[in-house]
This record gives sequence, structure tokens and C-alpha cells, in this order.
Amino acid sequence: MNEFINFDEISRETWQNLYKTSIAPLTHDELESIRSLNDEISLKDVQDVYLPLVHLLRLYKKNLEDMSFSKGLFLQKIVKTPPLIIGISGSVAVGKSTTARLVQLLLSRAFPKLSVELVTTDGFLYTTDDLKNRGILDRKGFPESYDMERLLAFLYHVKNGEKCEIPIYSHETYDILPDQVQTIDSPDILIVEGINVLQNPQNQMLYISDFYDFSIYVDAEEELIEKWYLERFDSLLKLAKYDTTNFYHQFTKMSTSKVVNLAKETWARVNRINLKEYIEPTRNRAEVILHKSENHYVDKIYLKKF
Ligand SMILES: Nc1ncnc2c1ncn2[C@@H]1O[C@H](COP(=O)(O)OP(=O)(O)OP(=O)(O)O)[C@@H](O)[C@H]1O
Ligand SMILES: CC(C)(CO)[C@@H](O)C(=O)NCCC(=O)O
Repeated sequence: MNEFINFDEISRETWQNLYKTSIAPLTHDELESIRSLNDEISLKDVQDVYLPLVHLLRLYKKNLEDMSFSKGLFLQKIVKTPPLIIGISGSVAVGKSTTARLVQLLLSRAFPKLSVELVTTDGFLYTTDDLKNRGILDRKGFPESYDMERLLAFLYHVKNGEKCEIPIYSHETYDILPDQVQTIDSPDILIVEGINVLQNPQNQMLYISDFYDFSIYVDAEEELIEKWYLERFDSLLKLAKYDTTNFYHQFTKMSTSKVVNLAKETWARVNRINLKEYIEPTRNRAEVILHKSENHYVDKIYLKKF
């Protein structure tokens, strides 16, 4: 069966015209803040792809509010609208965090009075020491390397309007930062980004999928993702050159060909296998699939039919 049987495939040309009339163009300051996010982002993509996406998110938000209101009428009590939780998934290095930060910025603009928070599931990875003790240091990113119970509990507390503290992962130290936390204090919208967002742990009482009101899978051909992974590896190395505390510093002393081989091997042995075995199989759980081609250009969008 076609994997996308349950989706409408929408060309970029069709998508960009869907809600054009109702969206105000971005101001100079807004464009500048997007550029400072990542100066490679195509502003045309923002206008053509991400603004209609944010418009669609408005509909899901309205739906959540209407449902809470109707539930309140039924129960004859005030039911507070829970925060809207958006999941963003896809391969390592496909551009999830860049997409997530962009969506955060555009949602903050669409809803200036609301708080829009962003977390990454990387914070729920076990520490390097824990991974070593479990004998799974070479399985970082695979399902067993995350404390999924803790992620599930976190989503439950956020939906319940409670203040939470979660760990922070650093790509620079390649580990959870000791003694640092990110505080999430009852946001109106929470974006959760990570390779495992659409994976399905369940404890005895809770299903993780119940907590997401909307989800996005960022997709691209494997060869392109590998290329972006190798480029990002190179950027991390440049950042690490003079910083002895950085995990990547050790590789800055190696010859270029050795480093390229190491990065290629890590892609092939770890991230590619994870993509094929555990990440890509969750793709059709998303509400929207953003398909990217060369230079992160979004060429197709898939929207779930029902
Ligand atoms: N829209 C975009 N335009 C241009 N470059 C991009 C875009 N999105 C991502 N990139 C680049 O692609 C690389 C990977 O992006 P990013 O760090 O967002 O990926 P990720 O999926 O969050 O990765 P990870 O899971 O490892 O954290 C980075 O070098 C980033 O600068
Ligand atoms: C932290 C994750 C798992 C996800 O962001 C990834 O970036 C990672 O570190 N993977 C392990 C293999 C590698 O070093 O690329």
C-alpha cells in the first residue's frame, strides 16, 4: 500500500496560494530576526511555506479552544484550554531545530500575547555516564537511549498547566549539562522537537500521542541528509577549534580526510540506521510532512486527510 495513502500531496505552488490573502507580509525586523536565526534560510520559503503552515496551526489552536469550551458547557464548569503541543520530527540533521525555531518565531508573531516555548527531546537523553553504564554509548539517539517515561511525564505536566524543569543537552559537550535546567512555566503553545517525537512509548496509563495536537515530519532524501550532517559536523568542528572543553576539539587535530571518514562512518553506523529503523517508520503518523530538496528548499507538502 502507498505509504502516503492517507495524505493529500500538495505542490509548493498550490500550498503557497492557499492562504496568501489573509497573511500580512513580514516586517523588516521580523525578517532580520529570521536571518539571525540562520542566515541560510530562504525568506521565500518563509513566505511561501511557513506562513501558510502557521495559518493552518491557527485552525488547530481554534479547534482546541472550541473543544475546551464545549466540554465546559457539557460538564457545566469552566474548562481551561490546555496548551497546544506541536511535535516536530525527522532525521538527525534534517533541520528539525531550525524549523522549530522558525515556527516558534512565526507563532509568537501570530499570537503576540501568548507564550510559545520550545524544547528538544535531546534533553531526555541519558547522560554519557548512564549510557556507558547501560552499555549503549554507541546507541545514542536510538529509542533505548532516551528516558521516555520522563518525557511522557513532562508532557503530561505541561498539558496540566504545571511548571516543569527539564535537563539540557549540549552538542558542544556531547552530554547533558550538569546543574542546568530549562524551566517551562505553563506556556500557551509548546513546540517539542526531536527524532523520537512520533515514537510510541506508553506507560500503564498514558499514551504519548495523546499529548500532541499537531505534528510535523521534516523529510528529505537520505543522500541530502547525509550531506547536511557532514556540513554540520564541519561547522561544529570549526566552533571547537580553540575550545578545549568542546567534545569536537579532539577531532580538530586530525587530518581532514580522517575527520571526513569519521563523520561518514558515524552517519552510516549510527544515524542512518536509526533513520531507517526507527525514525522514518514514524513519518506517516505526522499531520504534515514537509519534503525538502537541495538547499533545504521545500518542494512538496503532505497534509493528512483524516
Ligand atoms: N531551512 C534551512 N535553510 C538552510 N539551512 C538549514 C535549514 N534548516 C537546517 N539547515 C542547516 O542544516 C543543518 C542541520 O540543521 P538542524 O541543526 O536544524 O538539524 P536537526 O534536525 O535539528 O539536527 P539534530 O537532530 O542533530 O539536532 C544545520 O547545519 C543547519 O544550519
Ligand atoms: C543528539 C542526537 C541523538 C540527536 O540530536 C544526535 O545529534 C547524535 O548525537 N547522534 C549520535 C551520533 C552522532 O554523533 O552523530
